[in-house]
Amino acid sequence: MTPLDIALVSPRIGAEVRGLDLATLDAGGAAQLRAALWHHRVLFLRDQHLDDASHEAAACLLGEIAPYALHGGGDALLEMDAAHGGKANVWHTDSTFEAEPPLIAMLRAVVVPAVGGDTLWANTEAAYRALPLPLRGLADALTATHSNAYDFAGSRPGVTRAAAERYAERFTTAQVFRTAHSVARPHPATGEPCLFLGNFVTGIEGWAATEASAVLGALQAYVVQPENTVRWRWRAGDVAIWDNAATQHYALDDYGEAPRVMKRATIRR
Ligand SMILES: O=C(O)CCC(=O)C(=O)O
Ligand SMILES: [Fe+2]
Repeated sequence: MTPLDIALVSPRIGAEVRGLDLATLDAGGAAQLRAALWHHRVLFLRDQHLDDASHEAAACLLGEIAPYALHGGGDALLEMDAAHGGKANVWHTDSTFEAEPPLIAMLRAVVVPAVGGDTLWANTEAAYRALPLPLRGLADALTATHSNAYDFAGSRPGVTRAAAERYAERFTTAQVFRTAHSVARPHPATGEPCLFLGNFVTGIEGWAATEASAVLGALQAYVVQPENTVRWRWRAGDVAIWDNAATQHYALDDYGEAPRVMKRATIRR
């Protein structure tokens, strides 16, 4: 099998895979992508122009599809439409409120603004390794609580109440999850400890809210250090595949009312 043609996008996280057509992906190619993912944490593929069927088929080859938990287990693909509150401009790991959060996500750009609307990813495994030893010991000892009762839209400035309510309804009414995960969580595929935090964290087990928020903020600062991130300038048709166990991401909201539509498949394991 020919090796993947991979070019780093930034030194610590992110690589572009060239010359691969996801519409004709096979099991061997999917295994190569998974292996590359545990190294680079997010892979970018230009000009794929998948439709829903080919997106879902490629995701199925990467692993076991996880229908979005908050949609009652229906659709394999989640649409994120900026016009309907689908703006994820907070640092988060997807669905950490689930007992087994998805391991991989595969996002395709359907409509993107002419300028703006980039997405950032941060390497939470590198962030763990960068912690000074005393902080690492603290992370090793802590368990964080996660819940979807906290919604994206409601927490952002400049979002109309109606848009926030629409989004909150979609996001929280299906079921409220409350889950606890180790702050230093072993990666399900590689075993490496990763800082497992993000916007769905509601606190630290056994700690008061104010103390928890100070410590969580100190740990999160290592995650989002600029050197620890990569930024992708989308073109319609691009696909990003990320290791959801070892990354956080943030979709920039800097494009006003311009349309932006993304679709995501999530893979449980
Ligand atoms: O819109 C984006 O770029 C990312 C949205 C997001 O958070 C996701 O698809 O999980
Ligand atoms: Fe996300």
